[in-house]
Amino acid sequence: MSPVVVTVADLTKRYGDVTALDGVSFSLGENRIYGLLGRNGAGKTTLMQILTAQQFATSGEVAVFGQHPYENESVLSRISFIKESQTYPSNLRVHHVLRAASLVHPRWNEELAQQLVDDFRLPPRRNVRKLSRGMLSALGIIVGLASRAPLTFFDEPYLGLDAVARQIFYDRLLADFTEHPRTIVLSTHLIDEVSDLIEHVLLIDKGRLLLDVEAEALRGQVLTVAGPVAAVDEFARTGAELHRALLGGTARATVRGDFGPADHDRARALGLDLEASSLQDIVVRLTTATNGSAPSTPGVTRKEVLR
Ligand SMILES: Nc1ncnc2c1ncn2[C@@H]1O[C@H](COP(=O)(O)OP(=O)(O)OP(=O)(O)O)[C@@H](O)[C@H]1O
Repeated sequence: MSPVVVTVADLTKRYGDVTALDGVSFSLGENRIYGLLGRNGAGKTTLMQILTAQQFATSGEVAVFGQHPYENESVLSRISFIKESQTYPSNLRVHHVLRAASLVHPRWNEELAQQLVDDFRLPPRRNVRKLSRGMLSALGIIVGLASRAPLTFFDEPYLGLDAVARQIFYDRLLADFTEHPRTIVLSTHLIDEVSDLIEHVLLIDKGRLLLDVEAEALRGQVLTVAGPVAAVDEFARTGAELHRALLGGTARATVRGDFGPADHDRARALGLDLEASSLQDIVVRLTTATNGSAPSTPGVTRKEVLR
């Protein structure tokens, strides 16, 4: 792995009797794009708040650039955190917000900021109170990208952003990341839209880390097979079945396993249609399989699903 930027060890956060994070451990490498995924209430925002010193952990250890982030200017000056519903003092105009951001982010790039203002068609002199919901999100995205912070968090930054603007965000993020690599953590529910951007997946469910895996490796690990029920049964025995749909005498199953080319050949020999599951499918299947109930196939334990 590239040099480590963030280390999280056995991190737990409780709000009263709600356990938002439950013994989470992982690390983030330098110059990579991470997808922080999970259902509503999974604990994603809480995790980002702790890493950016906006919340205290209940227990566990966090190191950002090798140090504790709390009241640590040398760490915090290297972080940009763009939240879902960013609020600004109501007397500010767009250009004031950008100016303020340029003062707190040492690597701020004004040229990029102005380019993005044009791309998103933001009126620089408009008061932030009078921006539309999508414009407000665009302003956050501009701050997040133009700050070029070595560690940048985007927490569901799209509220109200239309499809064109979201595509601009993805395109500009990738282009700027390529020229100026940094560590980016993107938390989003629009998984299909970002699946090509994400290099590494962190999936949280009910405060627990369910996946910490390279996106490419994950794609090969989860297959969807369709065909006669008996053939699907036979193939499914080689992995952990996450989901099954039945239609007449045929079945369609999502199976997780350590699959290689020989397994693909075997599926075809069984007369099965075979496709790699999308990242969104994988996330949906994994987080519904652990919904407190057993997965859809009898005999497949929760432990096997998590394997
Ligand atoms: N300040 C708080 N006080 C009490 N409970 C909280 C607080 N903040 C978060 N929680 C709870 O902690 C859990 C995790 O919330 P969190 O906001 O981290 O989830 P999330 O994964 O970001 O969700 P979403 O995708 O909906 O934004 C939820 O059950 C939430 O209700």
